[in-house]
Amino acid sequence: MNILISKTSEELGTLAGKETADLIRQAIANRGQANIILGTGTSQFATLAQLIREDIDWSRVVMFHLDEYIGLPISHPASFRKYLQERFLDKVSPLKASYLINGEIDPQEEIRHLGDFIRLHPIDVALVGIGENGHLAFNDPPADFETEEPYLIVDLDTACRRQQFNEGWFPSLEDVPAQAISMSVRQIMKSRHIICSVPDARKAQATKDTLEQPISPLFPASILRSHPACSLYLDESSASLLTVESGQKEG
Ligand SMILES: N[C@@H]1[C@@H](O)[C@H](O)[C@@H](COP(=O)(O)O)O[C@@H]1O
Repeated sequence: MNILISKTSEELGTLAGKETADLIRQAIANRGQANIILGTGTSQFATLAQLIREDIDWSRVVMFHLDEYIGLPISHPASFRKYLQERFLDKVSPLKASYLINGEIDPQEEIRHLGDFIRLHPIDVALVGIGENGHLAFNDPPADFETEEPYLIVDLDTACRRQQFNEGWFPSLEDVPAQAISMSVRQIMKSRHIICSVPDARKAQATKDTLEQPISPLFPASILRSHPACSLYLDESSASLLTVESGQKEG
């Protein structure tokens, strides 16, 4: 794992977005196409803002979507489909294909349908974040590290739902959906490269757990340490609780 600590969340996003763009251009140069996974949330604001500024032939890019609430309409401010539509798809030229998760239809049907497509698309680069509770996508602890299914229907724990409420996406905790469709941990780990953006002091404990606790379903993002090509982008706030050793870990 390559750990990069920036001074600010803007700098973090600029660096993460640039590395992502380089990896996308490399995949297009090598194979004529890049398959990517995009995450959402506050953590991806600056990374996506940089990515949409990059010179990329988007007609050669296929996009998959990391996670979405079940039952939330696309018109809701917290909809991750709306987020990716407005912050990414509307800002770049048309992609070869984009597979947004629709949480408004039968979730079993939707995960089967999306699973069939992603199995045909080896992923070049995945953009992910880490939740305050250490989750990866919507795989709250204890996360399923074993299933081979690409997408799962998951229950959201209270810590996860409280984070979404505290971030201002919902008017009350009760309004945060109790279930979501999430890409599985194994599917994320199959990506050739993973770019993990984790800004903010709110993530300091989760960042410390990710790097310093044993790799275990209790700390879902800790599994990123076993990925052969994962870059973890931190800012000084999210890195503030790290021991010197873990903040400098490489490889
Ligand atoms: N489920 C999403 C993830 O895709 C995201 O990476 C993570 C971090 O959240 P945020 O970026 O809003 O802090 O949790 C969100 O709720």
